[in-house]
Amino acid sequence: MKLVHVENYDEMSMQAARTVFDKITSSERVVLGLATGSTPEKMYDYLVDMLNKNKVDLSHVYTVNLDEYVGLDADHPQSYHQYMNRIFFDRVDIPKNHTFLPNGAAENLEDEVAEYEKLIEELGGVDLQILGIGRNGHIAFNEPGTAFDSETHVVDLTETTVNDNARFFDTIDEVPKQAISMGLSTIMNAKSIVMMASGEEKADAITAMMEGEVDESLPASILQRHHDVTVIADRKALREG
Ligand SMILES: O=P(O)(O)OC[C@H]1O[C@](O)(CO)[C@@H](O)[C@@H]1O
Repeated sequence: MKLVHVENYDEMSMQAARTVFDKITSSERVVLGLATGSTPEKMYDYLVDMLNKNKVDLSHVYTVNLDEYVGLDADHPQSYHQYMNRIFFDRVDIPKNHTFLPNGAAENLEDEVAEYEKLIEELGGVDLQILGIGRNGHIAFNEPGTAFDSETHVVDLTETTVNDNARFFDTIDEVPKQAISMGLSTIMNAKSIVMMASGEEKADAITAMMEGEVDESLPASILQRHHDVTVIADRKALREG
């Protein structure tokens, strides 16, 4: 794993945006794997600015998101569909039919996860995957104990994750208890991966991911087996004071 040390959240966001921008502008066709959560918010702001200022044509860009809550339809304000529209898709000119997220409101979830996995394959796989990390070492919604060979699947969220996500909902009862998530093998199939981490609450997970054993109890540790992972982490996430 390549580690890029940055000062703070702002610098992490700028560096990650620059990496995505470079990938978009140097490719004839590109499939981006996109993440939600608090971590990438400012990265999207920088990326939107860079793309718009440089009037970059985005007709060659395709996106697939990591996950979506089960039970929220695409226009629910807390759905990841809406997050992505608000933070990224509505602000740039990626063709709407090039952007994909799992359908958390699908009637048949088993069909939905299989179709999502197939869609990624049909797009030719992810060229650059953006990731954040949960305090318990989860990536996407792959909680501790998820099989390393998992494909896109339905996940029961842990109490930690439900509590972490409660800040986005009015009451804890409204927080979905399940999600559809790309699996760990789906993520590992990406050609390159950029992981972002900011803040001391991520420090234990980042240390274990980079230095600990590769074990299903810490899903992100699988990234040690990927040949092209860049971790962009700030001083607090690296416990550098
Ligand atoms: O970036 P945050 O909000 O700290 O979340 C960390 C991780 O948790 C998730 O939001 C899922 O709970 C991931 O998508 C994200 O990478």
